[in-house]
Amino acid sequence: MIEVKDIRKRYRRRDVLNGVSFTAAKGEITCLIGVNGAGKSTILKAIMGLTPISGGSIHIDEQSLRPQLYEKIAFVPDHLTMPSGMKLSEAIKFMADFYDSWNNARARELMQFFRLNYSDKIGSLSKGTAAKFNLLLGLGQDSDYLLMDEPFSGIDLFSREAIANVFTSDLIEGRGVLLTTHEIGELEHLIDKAVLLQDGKVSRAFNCEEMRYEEGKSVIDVMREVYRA
Ligand SMILES: Nc1ncnc2c1ncn2[C@@H]1O[C@H](COP(=O)(O)OP(=O)(O)OP(=O)(O)O)[C@@H](O)[C@H]1O
Repeated sequence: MIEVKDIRKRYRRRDVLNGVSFTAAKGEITCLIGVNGAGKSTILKAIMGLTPISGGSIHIDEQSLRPQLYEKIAFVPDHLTMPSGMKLSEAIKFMADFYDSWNNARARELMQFFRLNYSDKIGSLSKGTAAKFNLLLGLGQDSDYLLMDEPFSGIDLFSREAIANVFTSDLIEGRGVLLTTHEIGELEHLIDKAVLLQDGKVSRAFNCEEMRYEEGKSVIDVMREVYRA
């Protein structure tokens, strides 16, 4: 389980996170929801140790963050970070060389699943195709947890559907997924737990199915209550 407890983050005298606490369990898809600038990416970066936090703690499977733990977590940032002149085949080779946890068979499966071409260059990919390849670079790692920053941002309906299919496939099964979004869209029926951020804090965190059965509300209904209040 990823346990984020009371984390705080200050950027240039501005408090962005004011004591954020939530958990993301293995085998579940947890979605961090918040308007632009709410601090979603900052939380993912803090979990990945890419930005220091000003207070609070983060534990993965009850252990505090340290470099070895990152073999357990794959991070899919909101854009592809590979050089534009690299071919997809070269980027895959780079990942295989760099990560002990790289799973070539799964990468091949995903290349087919997303209908990607090994000989294409990173710089020539459309936004949606780049998003699929970015996801492949995360899913290609045999990690227990997968963190994804806005995997659907700016992507057309068909590419979004292809990416959404990954969430219901055995490519995800058993892993803990933590993703961010500012619009829930077709993610609504895929996620297990929603964590709504507001004013640097968690305003609501709930199991989506329980919310539907017990209060008859969808994630969007709760978002309306929180963000329109
Ligand atoms: N390196 C930085 N230096 C200064 N301020 C920053 C830095 N990174 C982020 N911020 C600020 O922190 C706040 C939270 O940013 P963050 O990117 O975490 O939000 P977000 O919820 O992911 O937003 P979006 O939905 O637009 O991606 C924003 O106001 C942003 O301007």
